[in-house]
Order: sequence, then structure tokens, then C-alpha cells
Amino acid sequence: MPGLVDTHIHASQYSYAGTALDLPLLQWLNTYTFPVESQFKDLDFARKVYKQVVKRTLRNGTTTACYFATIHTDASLLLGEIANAFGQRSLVGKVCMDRNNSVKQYKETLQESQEETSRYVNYPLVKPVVTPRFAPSCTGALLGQLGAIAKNNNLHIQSHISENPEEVMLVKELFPETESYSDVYYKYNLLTDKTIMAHGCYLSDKELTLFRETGASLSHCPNSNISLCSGILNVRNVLKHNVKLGLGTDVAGGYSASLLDAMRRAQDSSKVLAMQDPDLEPLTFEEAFRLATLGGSQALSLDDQTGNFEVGKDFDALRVNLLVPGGPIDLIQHEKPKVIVTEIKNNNNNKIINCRDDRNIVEVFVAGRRVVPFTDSTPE
Ligand SMILES: Nc1nc2[nH]cnc2c(=O)[nH]1
Ligand SMILES: [Zn+2]
Repeated sequence: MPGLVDTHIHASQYSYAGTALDLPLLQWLNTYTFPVESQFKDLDFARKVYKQVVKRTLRNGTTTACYFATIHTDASLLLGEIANAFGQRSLVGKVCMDRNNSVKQYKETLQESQEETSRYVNYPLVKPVVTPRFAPSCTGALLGQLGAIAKNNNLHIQSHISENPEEVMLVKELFPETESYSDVYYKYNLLTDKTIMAHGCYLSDKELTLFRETGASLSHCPNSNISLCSGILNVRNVLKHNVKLGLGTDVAGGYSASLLDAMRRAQDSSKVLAMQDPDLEPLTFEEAFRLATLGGSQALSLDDQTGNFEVGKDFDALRVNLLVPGGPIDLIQHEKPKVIVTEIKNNNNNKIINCRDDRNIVEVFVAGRRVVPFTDSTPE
């Protein structure tokens, strides 16, 4: 089957994934996230965590990952180097933030943020992404400069938007002259056809229309949205507005680094909304599968290279063995399946989403190179 695309993951938060989910977003950032991220000044610590997250996501079939690092440029460059060495297709973002009232040492000046963002490297599979953390962490001046850097260098852009009600209110207070949260990013040239924004749970129809018109996309991160009690994205409405959409794990707001988990949570979340509104059609497993593959590649504007097995694209693929010895699946009264799954079409294939885990992913290929299982030539 095609490789999986994680459109939103914080590599720097991997060390505490699975813990610290007892506070809502803004308090969670101040209490857990900023203190941990500030430790990435230490390159030895950064190397340890970044190697682990690249290996763990690859083993889970993530052939493309769109990463947030931290404000530290050297550590962010190291993440790019590690992803490149392990052969994972990725976008790597040095986080930019010149506002932080709670953990005062974890921020930059406007000038530092601008200069450091220009220190990026391009590998064939690893690209830079301009990364304002989110509007509350950035002054308007910084957002404007980052919009200009992205425009002048034709770079990808990533950030967060409308994840939690308190955050939306804070943005209104901080940017009173703007019409909406989306309008803040739009005004600073940060909504482009190479932009991906995480969450968007509280976007209005008008804002979704702005996304469609600018070509900006959304990353749906259902595990995080539930774990931090942020909200539930109405995926059906996003699709109805023809906004490009992918799935994200949003580690460590989301506790799982697996896109299989994201597919399941996307369906669960959609079913919860459908229970409350009988007119709403829940997401099918075919749709969840598509969001985790082709949808993600479109959302990252990488669908000319990856996302499915169309002729001309790179070979990003997983070899899945449903019956791997010691694995999690029992197939009863079925022939041993031997298929190339380009899209999910029948209920037997749905076991691939609902019952599988990384034990079933026996080989992973990125751009034709086998990257899992790890070999002697894989970096330590
Ligand atoms: N989930 C999540 N939302 C954010 N909004 C701003 N920063 C973050 C972050 O690190 N995680
Ligand atoms: Zn995030």
C-alpha cells in the first residue's frame, strides 16, 4: 500500500508523548511544552529524541512527515540531517516565536527569528518549512517577515489555527483589527497554496472558503483534539468546502505517533458528530485511508511526488503482512490476502486500519529505497 503521510507532528515533543494530557491547550503549552522544548538548546538531547522519533514514525509506516522542531536552529538542522540519513521524506520547521509571557527564556527577538529562519538547508527528500508557532506566540511584525521570507523563497508554511475556544478568543484580543483568526494569517501572506494549518476545529464557513481560495490546507489531528479536549473538526464540512485535508498525529498533544491511530480517531470523531446530527454522514474507512495517503500529500503540496502509485511518482510504499507471526490479527475463513492496496475497497481490507499495528508493516520504502527494517548501514 502507499506510504502514510503525517501532516503535523512535533518531533520535539516525542519524549513526553503519552503523558501530560490533563490540561487544556494554553495551560498545557505553558506547563509542559515550553519547558521541554527549551531543552533542545542541548544538541545531545536533541539528537537522542530526534533519532527516536524518526525511527518510530518510519516503523509505523510514515514515509512523509511534516515536523515542528523548536526555536533552536542548530537542533532543527540536526532533525533534517537525521531524517535525511534515515531516508524519511520530510518537511522540517524551525519554530518561530517572539512572544512568550509564561516561559520567558523560550522565545526569540524579532531579528533572531527572522535571521535564523533564513538558515535552512534543502536535501532531495527533506525541505524547510516556515513555522510561526501560532498567532498568539508571534507579533504582527514577525508574522509579516515570515510571510515575506516564504514568498521570496517559495517555501512551505505551517502553523496552528482555531484549535481551542480560549485560543480563538486570545487571537481576537491580540489582533483586534482583523476579521477572523484566518484573516490574521491571510493579512501577513501566510495563507498560500503551500500552507498547512493544524486543527481548524472552530473555523467558520467563510474562513473555509478563504482556505479554498488561497489553496491553503488543513491537518486534522483527532487524537490531539480529543486528548486536550480541544474540539472536534467537522471533516465532512471541510471536504464540502473543497479544502485540502490530511491527517496529523500532533505528537504530543496526540499521544500516538501512528497514522493508523489517526485514521481510527478520525472515523471515531466523525461518528461522534454524526450521532449528534443525523444529517451528517460519518467518514468512511475509504475516506480515512485516503486522508492518510493521497490527501496528506495534497495538503503538503507533495502530491507530484508521493501519495499513491500513480506512474511518475516516487515509490513510497509499505509491505503489509496481515498474518505476520505473532501479529495482532486473526483471519478466519479467508484466503491469505495478497494484494496491492491502492485504495481500500472492501471490508476485509478494513482490517488494515482497524486491527493492524506496526508489527504488520514488514517493509517500508521511500523513493524506492528500503528504509525499514533498519540495517547495519542505518545510522546508529
Ligand atoms: N497541539 C498544539 N497546539 C499548539 N498551538 C501552538 N503550539 C502548539 C503545540 O505545540 N501543540
Ligand atoms: Zn501541533
